[in-house]
Amino acid sequence: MKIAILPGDGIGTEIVAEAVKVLKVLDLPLEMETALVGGCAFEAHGHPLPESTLKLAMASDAVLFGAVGDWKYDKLDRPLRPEQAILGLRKNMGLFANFRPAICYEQLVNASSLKPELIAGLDILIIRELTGDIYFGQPRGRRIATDGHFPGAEEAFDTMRYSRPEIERIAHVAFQAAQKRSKRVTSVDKNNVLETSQLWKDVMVEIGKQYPDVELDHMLVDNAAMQLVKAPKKFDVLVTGNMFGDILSDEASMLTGSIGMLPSASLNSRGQGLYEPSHGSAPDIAGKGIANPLATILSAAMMLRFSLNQEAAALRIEAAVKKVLEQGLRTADIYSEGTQKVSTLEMGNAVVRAL
Ligand SMILES: NC(=O)C1=CN([C@@H]2O[C@H](COP(=O)(O)OP(=O)(O)OC[C@H]3O[C@@H](n4cnc5c(N)ncnc54)[C@H](O)[C@@H]3O)[C@@H](O)[C@H]2O)C=CC1
Ligand SMILES: CC(C)CC(=O)C(=O)O
Ligand SMILES: [Mg+2]
Repeated sequence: MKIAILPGDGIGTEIVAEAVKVLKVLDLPLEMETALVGGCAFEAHGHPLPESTLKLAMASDAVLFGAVGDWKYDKLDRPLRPEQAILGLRKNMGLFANFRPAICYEQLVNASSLKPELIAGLDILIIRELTGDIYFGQPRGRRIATDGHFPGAEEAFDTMRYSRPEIERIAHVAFQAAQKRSKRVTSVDKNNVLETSQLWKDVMVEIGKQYPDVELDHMLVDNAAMQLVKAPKKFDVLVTGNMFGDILSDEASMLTGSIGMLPSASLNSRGQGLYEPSHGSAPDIAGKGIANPLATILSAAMMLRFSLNQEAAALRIEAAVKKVLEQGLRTADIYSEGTQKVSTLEMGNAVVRAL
């Protein structure tokens, strides 16, 4: 089983190191090869996603990814910015289905900024379409406006775009995921304003007819943002487009206690996957040894489950994470009074010991 290890920038290197440590003690025939991606790849090779890194990722059974980006690259031309590396990997590998499970571990109920009764027992699955929408739609750019409110002024534009087959395939993913859970899907869009969202909703309804055992409801994205903090447990599977899913999943991360707890799996139609925490490279805490590695460790568990067919090993990692939380060990982001604050490295070591 060949795994491409792409730590990236900022806390990416720190958290991936802990996940690799965890994978190594599992006693599985894993062949791991590391490569540069993001800002560090730009520094070394002049491109955030070097040909060799993309080749390695494409030839692997799975990719374990940290995060890319740093404010210092914000002035680079867009194609050279670190974030293009993760977008390029998603596009080139066809990783259209992004699973972001938001689970509130019992021990972290008090770590969230929300009231304990709102989040205790929370287990929702956000399914985000990952290769379409405004992040990839063409045309985009800057120009001088010839119409609109300010003709003659500089303007910028992006294109929000979804095709029927793109929506159909993510709909099937969502309904099939719901069949394995509580058989409820909430499709989130903005059909009261956007054409893409109207097509999204129409296709969800059509595909839903093929899954009569699954209950489908719809919610506008602004309301969904509100309901996620008002009554998050009313959701089970939430399916939405690329940009809405990006935003709502960061919001949902706080239901679990911290963004450092939210893993993700991005899958293509061949079962190949890229696994990464839902957060970014956190330049504000990079190099301090305080980042929470659990989202990345839990992403490694998802990798074993979804791409490498190692359910038992995935369950072992998830149980080990639960155990270290039971032991009262916390990185700074999930610390609360009466628990023991540990570093990134100590948290990784504790998971290894628990295994
Ligand atoms: N997939 C990727 O590689 C992603 C990259 N980014 C990039 O990351 C950079 C920083 O973006 P931000 O908006 O600050 O988002 P971010 O997710 O990196 O950080 C947001 C906040 O959460 C905290 N945080 C994030 N992960 C944490 C962890 N594991 N443990 C403890 N605290 C954690 C950070 O310290 C920060 O205060 C940007 O360059 C952005 O483009 C952002 C999101 C995803
Ligand atoms: C570069 C961004 C699209 C990454 C991000 O924010 C995400 O995937 O959550
Ligand atoms: Mg995001």
